[in-house]
Amino acid sequence: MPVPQQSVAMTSTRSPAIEAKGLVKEFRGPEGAVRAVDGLDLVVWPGEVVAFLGPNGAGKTTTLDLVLGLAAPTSGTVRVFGKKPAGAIADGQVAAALQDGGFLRDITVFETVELTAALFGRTGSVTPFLERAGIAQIARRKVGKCSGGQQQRLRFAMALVSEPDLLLLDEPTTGMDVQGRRDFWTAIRHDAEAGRTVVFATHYLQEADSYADRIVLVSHGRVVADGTVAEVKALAGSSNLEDVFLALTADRADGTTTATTAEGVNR
Ligand SMILES: Nc1ncnc2c1ncn2[C@@H]1O[C@H](COP(=O)(O)OP(=O)(O)OP(=O)(O)O)[C@@H](O)[C@H]1O
Repeated sequence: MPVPQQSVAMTSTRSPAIEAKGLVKEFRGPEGAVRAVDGLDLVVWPGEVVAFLGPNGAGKTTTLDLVLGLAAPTSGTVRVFGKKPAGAIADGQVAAALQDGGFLRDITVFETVELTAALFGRTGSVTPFLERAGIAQIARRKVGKCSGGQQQRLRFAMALVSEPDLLLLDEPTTGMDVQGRRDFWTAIRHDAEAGRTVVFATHYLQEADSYADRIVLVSHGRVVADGTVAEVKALAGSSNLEDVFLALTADRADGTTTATTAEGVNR
């Protein structure tokens, strides 16, 4: 679910959109402590479109949760436009479309987006947001009757409604068909050109290759490569992002990953 907020205008700021320093998040469970995020450093500047990549369990979702203030760090700090996450959210600068965002299944697509707009204090028609997300034609359909890809588009529309400065997207195109993905990325690039910052976690490397200004590759809760697509490819000496991904996230016998010492591209 997008994070409730008040402001609808994009604001400009000199602060980084995201600044994480030494971010650590540990979970305690029956198998002992799990260090999901392990000293992560990251700076994202306004207007960047950043792909957040990494194997299953690398810590991508946990990091996004920390940026949104949905979880508190065990140690380290995270600032969003120079503020604590809760402050940036209260100021209406952040929205998110998360994997596990719940829906009210018995109301329509249109009502869902209208309800979201009302939560954000927005007035006016929500139809443009439905159109941008490619779901205007199913506006009267009950959410519970929507396919997985249609629900993904609905999550996107709900995040767009608040006109955030920073949009965080966790695997946003999972389940979308080819046209849906293309529409989605057209909308994202359009927003980025208008100054919006977008950070998206994905397993679709082709999308990172085609649409991201920058790739941040994480493994075991740490950034193992950070740079433009070309820089990250050069680091692993391959033009194939899948090969690069596998090379940079391969586990070594000492439990680290291949690129942890590759300072050349790590920012
Ligand atoms: N609430 C929790 N309690 C215990 N462990 C957790 C919790 N949330 C996440 N983890 C663990 O933290 C690690 C990182 O999980 P996270 O969901 O951030 O990874 P991810 O990179 O988003 O993975 P995926 O690509 O599979 O979505 C995993 O080992 C996961 O099992």
